[in-house]
Amino acid sequence: MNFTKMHGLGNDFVLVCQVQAPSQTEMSTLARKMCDRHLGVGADGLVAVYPSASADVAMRIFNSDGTLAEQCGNAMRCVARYYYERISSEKTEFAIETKVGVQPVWIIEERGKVKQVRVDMGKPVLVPKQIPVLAAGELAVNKVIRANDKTFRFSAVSMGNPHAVIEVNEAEKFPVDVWGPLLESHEIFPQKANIEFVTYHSPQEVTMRVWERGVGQTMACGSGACATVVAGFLSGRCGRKVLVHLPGGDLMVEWDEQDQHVYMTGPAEFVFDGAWLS
Ligand SMILES: N[C@H](CCC[C@H](N)C(=O)O)C(=O)O
Repeated sequence: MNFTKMHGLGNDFVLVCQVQAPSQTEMSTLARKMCDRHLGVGADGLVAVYPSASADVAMRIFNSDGTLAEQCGNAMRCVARYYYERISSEKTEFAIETKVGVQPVWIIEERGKVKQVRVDMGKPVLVPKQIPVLAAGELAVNKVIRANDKTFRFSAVSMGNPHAVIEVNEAEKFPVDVWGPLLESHEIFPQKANIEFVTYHSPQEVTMRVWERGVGQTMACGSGACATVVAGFLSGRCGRKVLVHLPGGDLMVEWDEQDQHVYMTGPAEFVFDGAWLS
């Protein structure tokens, strides 16, 4: 089986192109095998790309632990570039069907080469029960969570997948590998959660590290960057258009006031093509 390795700011994926929607069981097993960084190709996730009845192309994202995720911003940009360069370059604006809906994407070229991809990540989900998070009130903003006798304040947002955004003093130095796994599986997150540790520098700039549900610490998280801006705006810590600094690079995120959609813009890179022999 042929595959293509791609990444979005170091959040890396194996893309497999299929003729129809994949079997979740098969893809879950394949994800664990192919994502293994010693016995497989090595990646944060496996992405199935296949024809769609409701959009130009469909994708499903499986974390490296085999779990199916609802949304993946960095993989969306990779699928968009893959579709544009390997399947059809007729349009620079098209749509990708994901588990949570049909999402428009825009290819941004400079001197005839794909430079960035813009993705409509949809409206954030803020109602605690729908995120889901066990929290009282209409919004899960500035809530308290305790782990190993340490208390954190967090805001929970879903971009289709659940996120908990935690403000810390120096995100660059925060021990993500210590607190990430404890918080990812905390009982107040019935479906677990992606955990973002953030430092807001100004209304237009934030630094973010992430412990991803079903993966671990990654170099970038697109949906997490979107959740970080939404949570920051709701808690008065940033504006609606924010440059998000991640270990793997920068994303521009905007929570549009008119349509309430979150737009994310960033790069997507091809790394290599391969043949899976296992
Ligand atoms: N681990 C995530 C899926 C990948 C999200 C991330 N890679 C992104 O770019 O949005 C989850 O289980 O919700």
